[in-house]
Amino acid sequence: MLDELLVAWIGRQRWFGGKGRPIDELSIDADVELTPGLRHLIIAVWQEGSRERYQLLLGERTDLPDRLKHALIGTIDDVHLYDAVHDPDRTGWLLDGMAHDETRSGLRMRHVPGAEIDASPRSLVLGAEQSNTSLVYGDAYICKLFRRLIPGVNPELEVVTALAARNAHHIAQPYGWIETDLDGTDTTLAIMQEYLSNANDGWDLALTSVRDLYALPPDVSATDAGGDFTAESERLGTATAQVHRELAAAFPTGLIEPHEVKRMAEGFRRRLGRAVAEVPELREYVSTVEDAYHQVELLTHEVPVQRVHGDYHLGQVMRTPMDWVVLDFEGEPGQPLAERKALSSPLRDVAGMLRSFDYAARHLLVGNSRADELEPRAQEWADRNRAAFLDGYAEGGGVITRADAALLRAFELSKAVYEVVYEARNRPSWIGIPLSAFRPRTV
Ligand SMILES: Nc1ncnc2c1ncn2[C@@H]1O[C@H](COP(=O)(O)OP(=O)(O)O)[C@@H](O)[C@H]1O
Ligand SMILES: O=P(O)(O)O[C@H]1O[C@H](CO)[C@@H](O[C@H]2O[C@H](CO)[C@@H](O)[C@H](O)[C@H]2O)[C@H](O)[C@H]1O
Repeated sequence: MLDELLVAWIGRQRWFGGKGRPIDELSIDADVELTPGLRHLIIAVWQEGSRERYQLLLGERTDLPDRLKHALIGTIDDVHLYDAVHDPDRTGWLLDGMAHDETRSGLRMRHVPGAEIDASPRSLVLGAEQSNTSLVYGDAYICKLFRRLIPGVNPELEVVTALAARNAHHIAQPYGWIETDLDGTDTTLAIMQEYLSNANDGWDLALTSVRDLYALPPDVSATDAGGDFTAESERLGTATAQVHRELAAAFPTGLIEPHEVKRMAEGFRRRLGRAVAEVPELREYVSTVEDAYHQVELLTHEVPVQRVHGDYHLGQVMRTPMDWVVLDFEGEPGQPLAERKALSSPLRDVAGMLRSFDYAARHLLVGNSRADELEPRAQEWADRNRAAFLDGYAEGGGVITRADAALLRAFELSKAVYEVVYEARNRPSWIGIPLSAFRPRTV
C-alpha cells in the first residue's frame, strides 16, 4: 500500500532522477522508526532494468496542519504520511540524534569529535530542492540529505572532516553526519555543517559586478567600474591555493608519468566523443579541442596529483565577511564515486573556476538584444578576473609553470565539453556560453 503511494509521489519530486520513465517496481528496502511519528525509509526504484535507491524521512500524523499539506504522500488507516523534511517539529530529532550519537537499527547519527550541537534551532528546507535536500537550522547549521544514495563515504564528508581536523581555513566547519550500511559499505546519508548566514554566493557577487559593468557608458573603462570584482577574484585565487595545499597535506599525493598523462588525454577524448554524439553543435569545434588534447600527449614532464574539489565554480564558493569559503567537495555530479575521489591535478579546479568567470561574464548576454555590443565588455570582464584569479593563486603558493599551460587549457576545454552536455540537458538556452570557450582567447 505505502509502496503504491510512493510510486505516485516520487515521480513528482525534483530530486527524483528517473523522471519521464515509467517505474517498473518500487520496494522499501529499509524502514526504521527514528522516534514516534518519524520513520527513515530507503526505497529502491526499478526503471528499465536498473535500480536507484533514495532516502525519505516519513512523517506520520493523524491531523495534518495546513502548512504540511503540500508534503502529503498519502493516507493509510487515517494516518497521514508525508515528507517530514518539511516538518520542523520532527527534523529537530536529527540534531538530537547527531548530538547524542544515536543508533537506530543500523542507522548511525554521529557528531564530529569536539563539536557541540545545539538541538534547539528549527529547520527550514533551503530554496529549490535539486538533487539533494538541505535543511537550514536557525542560522546555525545546514544539513544536506542526499536523496539518491550511492554506496560509500561521501567525498564532502571525507574532505571537510579531514581539513577541519587540520584547522584549515576556507571550509564550512562540519558538525555531524548520518550513515548506514548499503551493500555492506559505510554510506553517508547526510552531512551537517556550519551555516554561513552572513555570506554571499560567488556567482551572485560576480553577476552583480558584471551587471554594473554592462550599465557603464562605453567610454568608461572596466578598471573604473564601481563593482569591479578583480580584488575578490584575486583573493579567491589565494584561498584556492591554500585549500589545495591543505588537501595535499591531508590526503595522499602522487606524480603521474608522461605515459599516464597520455592516458588522461585519452580520457578527455572519450568524453569529447560521447559529448559530440549527444550534442551535434560540438562537431565544428572537434579539431580545435583535439589539437589542445594532442598538446597534452606531447608533454614529457611528470604531473603532480592530489585530492581536488573536482567541480569548482563560482556557485561553490561563498564570501563571508572574513574570506572565501569553499563548499561541496563532491566532484562532478553523476560520475562514479571512485572517479570523484581519484587524485587529479589541481589545475583541474583552476580550470573550472576560469570557466566560471567566462560563464558569469556571458550569462547576461543570453537573450540580450545588446549582446553584440556587450560582447567585448564580457570578454574584458572575463579576462581581467581570470588573470586576477591566477595572480591570487600564485600569491597563495599555487604553482602553475609555463609547462602547465597545455594541461590547463586541456582541462578548461574538457570542462567546457562537460558544460555543453550539461546545458544541452538542463538549460539549452545557455549552450552558447560553453561553446564560446572553443574560440581563441587572450588569457
Ligand atoms: N555552509 C553553508 N552555508 C550557507 N549556505 C550554504 C552552505 N552550504 C550550501 N549553501 C547554499 O546552498 C547552495 C547549494 O549547496 P551545495 O552544497 O552546492 O548543494 P548541491 O550539491 O545540492 O548543489 C549553495 O549555493 C549555497 O547557496
Ligand atoms: O553545483 P553543481 O554541483 O550542481 O554543478 C552542476 O551545476 C552547475 C550549474 O548550477 C554547473 O555549473 C555551470 O554553470 C554555473 C552557473 O550556473 C557556472 O558558474 C559554472 O562555471 C558552470 O560549469 C556545473 O558544471 C554542474 O556540474
